[in-house]
Amino acid sequence: MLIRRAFDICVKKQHVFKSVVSSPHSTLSPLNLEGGGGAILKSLSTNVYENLAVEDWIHDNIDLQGKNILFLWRNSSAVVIGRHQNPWQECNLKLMREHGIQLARRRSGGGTVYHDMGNINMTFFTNKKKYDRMKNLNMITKSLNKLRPQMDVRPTERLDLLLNGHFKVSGTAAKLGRTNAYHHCTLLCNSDRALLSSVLKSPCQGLKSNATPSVPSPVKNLLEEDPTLDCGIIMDSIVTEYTKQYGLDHHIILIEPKDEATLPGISKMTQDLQTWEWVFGKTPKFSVSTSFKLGYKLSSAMVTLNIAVKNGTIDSCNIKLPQHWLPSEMCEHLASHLIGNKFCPSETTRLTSALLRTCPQSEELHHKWNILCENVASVM
Ligand SMILES: Nc1ncnc2c1ncn2[C@@H]1O[C@H](COP(=O)(O)OC(=O)CCCC[C@@H]2CCSS2)[C@@H](O)[C@H]1O
Repeated sequence: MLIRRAFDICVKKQHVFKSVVSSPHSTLSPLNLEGGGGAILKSLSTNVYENLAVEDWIHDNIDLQGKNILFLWRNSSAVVIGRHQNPWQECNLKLMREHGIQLARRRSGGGTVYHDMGNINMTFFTNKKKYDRMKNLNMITKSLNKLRPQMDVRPTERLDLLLNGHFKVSGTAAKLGRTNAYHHCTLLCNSDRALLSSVLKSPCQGLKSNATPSVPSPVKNLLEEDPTLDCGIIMDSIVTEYTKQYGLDHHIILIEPKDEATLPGISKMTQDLQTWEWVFGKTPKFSVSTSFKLGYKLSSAMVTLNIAVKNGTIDSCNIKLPQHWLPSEMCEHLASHLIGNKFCPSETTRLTSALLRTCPQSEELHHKWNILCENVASVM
C-alpha cells in the first residue's frame, strides 16, 4: 500500500517522492520519477514463492498507467513451471526432493526453467498498451554489449536470448491482465548447468496430456563465455541501461517480500503459491500408462498400470498383474483406494501403509503387495 501510495503521489504531482520501502538503501533516498514515472525494485529475498508473490502483488495493486517498473530477483535452487504445465512431465520430482529444489508454478504461460543464485530474473511491468517484450530484450542485450562488446548475445523470434547464435541464456514468459502486464525473463550467468539438465528431465514413462510442453535448448552461462563477469556486474549494467532508457535515476528500491506493512496481502499471495492445489493441482488432466517388472525372491511378473489424473488427483486407476503372482482382488483393492487421492508419493505411501496394516494374508502376499505399492508410488 505504501508503494501504491507513493506512486499515486507521484502520478498526481509528477515529482520526486521519498521511497517508502524499508531498506537500508532506500528509506531516505528520493526516487525521481520525472520524465515518465518508473522505478527499479530489487528483492531482498531468494525464496521463489516470495518473489513470485511480489510479481502478483505489483500486478494486482499498482496502477501501471504511465509507469515502467523493473523488478530484479534471484532464487535459491528452484524449478519454475508455466501456468499450464505438468510438473510430472517436465521435471524429475524425485531428484528435486533429494536436492531440496523447490517447485513453483508461475502465473505466466510457457515452459519450465531452472533457477539458482547464478540466474537473474527480471520482470518488466507496464500498462498493457506499453507491453513490449522485444524492447526489453533489446535493452538487456544492449547492456551486455556495453559491458562486453565482443560477446554475441541476441534475441530470437521466440524471444529467447542466444549466446553465439546457439546457446540459450534467457527464456521469456508473460502475463497480460486487464490493464496491467508483465514480461519476465531469466538470464543464465553462473547456474549449475549439470543440475539444470538433470532436474529438467522427467523419468515419467507413458504420460499423455495436453499441457504446454517446454521447448528444450542447449544452454550456457554468460560466465562460461567471460569468467570476469559476475551476477552483480551484469545486474548493475542492466540497471544502468534501464535507467537510461526511461530517464530514471540509478536509485534501487529494495523490497522485502515478507513486509506485510509495505505490501499488504502479500503473505496470503505467497502462501497460495505454495499450496499443493496450486503447484500440482492446477495441472491439466493427464494419464499415465506404463508397465514394469516386479520381483519377489525368485518370482517376477509384469504389472500394467493405467492412471488418469484430474486436478492432480487420481480419477481412475487400473492395475493388472498375473493372478498367480498376486490375486486380482488385491490389485483392485489398491486401485479403488487410490481413486480420489493426490497423485503424490507421500500421500500414496501413507495410504498404502494404512492399507497394509489391514491386509492380513500370508507373509509372501504381504511382501508382494508392499513391493507393488512402492512401485506404484514411485511413478508419482
Ligand atoms: N534459467 C534458464 N534460463 C534460460 N534457459 C533455461 C533456463 N532453465 C532452463 N532453460 C532452458 O529453457 C528450456 C525451456 O524453454 P521454454 O521456451 O519452454 O520455456 C522458457 O524459456 C520459459 C521462461 C520463463 C521465464 C520466467 C521468468 C521468471 S520466472 S520463469 C529448458 O528446457 C532449458 O533448455
